Amino acid sequence: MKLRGVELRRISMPLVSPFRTSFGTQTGRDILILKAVTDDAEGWGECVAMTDPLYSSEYADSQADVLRRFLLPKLASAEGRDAVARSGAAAVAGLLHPFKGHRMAKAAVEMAVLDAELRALGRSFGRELGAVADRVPSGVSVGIHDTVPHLLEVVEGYLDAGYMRIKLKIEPGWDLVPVAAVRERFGADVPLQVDANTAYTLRDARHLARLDEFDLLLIEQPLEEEDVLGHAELARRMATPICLDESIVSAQTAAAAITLGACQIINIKPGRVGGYLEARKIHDLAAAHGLAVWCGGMLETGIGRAANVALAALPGFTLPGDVSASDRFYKTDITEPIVIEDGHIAVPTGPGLGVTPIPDLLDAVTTSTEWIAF
Ligand SMILES: CC(=O)N[C@@H](Cc1ccc2ccccc2c1)C(=O)O
Ligand SMILES: [Mg+2]
Repeated sequence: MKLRGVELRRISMPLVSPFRTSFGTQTGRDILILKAVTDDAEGWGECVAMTDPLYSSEYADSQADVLRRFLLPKLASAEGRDAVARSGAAAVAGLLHPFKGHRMAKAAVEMAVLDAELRALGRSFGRELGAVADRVPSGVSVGIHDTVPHLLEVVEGYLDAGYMRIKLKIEPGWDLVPVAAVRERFGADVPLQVDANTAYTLRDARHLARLDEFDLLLIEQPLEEEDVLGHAELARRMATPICLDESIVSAQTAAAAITLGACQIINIKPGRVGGYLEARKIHDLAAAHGLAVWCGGMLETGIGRAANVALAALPGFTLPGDVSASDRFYKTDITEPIVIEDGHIAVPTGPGLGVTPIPDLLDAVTTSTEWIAF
């Protein structure tokens, strides 16, 4: 496969409603979209970095910069062109390994190269990754709200839309009360979990253990990203399974966290771990240890969303993911909208991602484009 160049495009999309988490409130999404142009096909990649480094150290401008100055020139080099010609997307992670971190940028470019390669082969992401289902159950992530009644209204709307699992964002001062209210209103059978996005410390262990009475599926990333030992200690002090998100940045860190007892479940996000191929490795590792995994979300457009749905169809993804329909976050997506039907989302079957940006819709949200020729 001969890479001719990559287009870097920034798009700006308003959210249908403010999305508040323990690290801030988002009202819009500023997204870096990549288009890899090869002799045989074009491939699309989505960088999940936020505008500000509040979820991880990456932020959109930093990922555009590291792509422009380091990652793309490496792929454009004689070594890079030769390796990609020989091995396609499988060569990308190894070529980029010398550059530390910036996994969201690496994930985006590997995804674009993989999409081009698969479109040329007429093979879907699902088939390539090992999907075993043609639809996946969809969960939904619910932000922090200003009042409990408002939260309950929003949760009711998602349950009516058919979502199979509710995830509540929590932070100190907004945890036991909203969880109790949702249980009280919607009953004990609704699959329910919480996500703290690192907002607590081990000093909150006794308080967090009070969540055990609500029979939650899991508590996601209660402590800060690097506090692996803290999560292992917390796991010994509460019954609710610990799920890690921000802490798991590779198969290697997943192996360490599992062995240390820091997590019993993993939220897999391809952008966070450096790509869909690394994501599959983490899936395989977790399965070998008997751990359930599920697919997390980063408010992706239909491009990243389609790829995530394909990943979520792998056998070890036994818990509903934050895959959600396009309209959970966006009034208008840049692709055909991803929709929820009977609580599930269909795995795209077309070549590559199986979805393609609609030019007029993409142009309407584009704030800049830049062509990097190889
Ligand atoms: C669906 C969900 O809860 N995602 C992240 C948090 C998150 C929240 C807000 C975001 C805004 C812009 C980009 C990424 C974002 C990720 C999580 O699981 O921890
Ligand atoms: Mg999370």
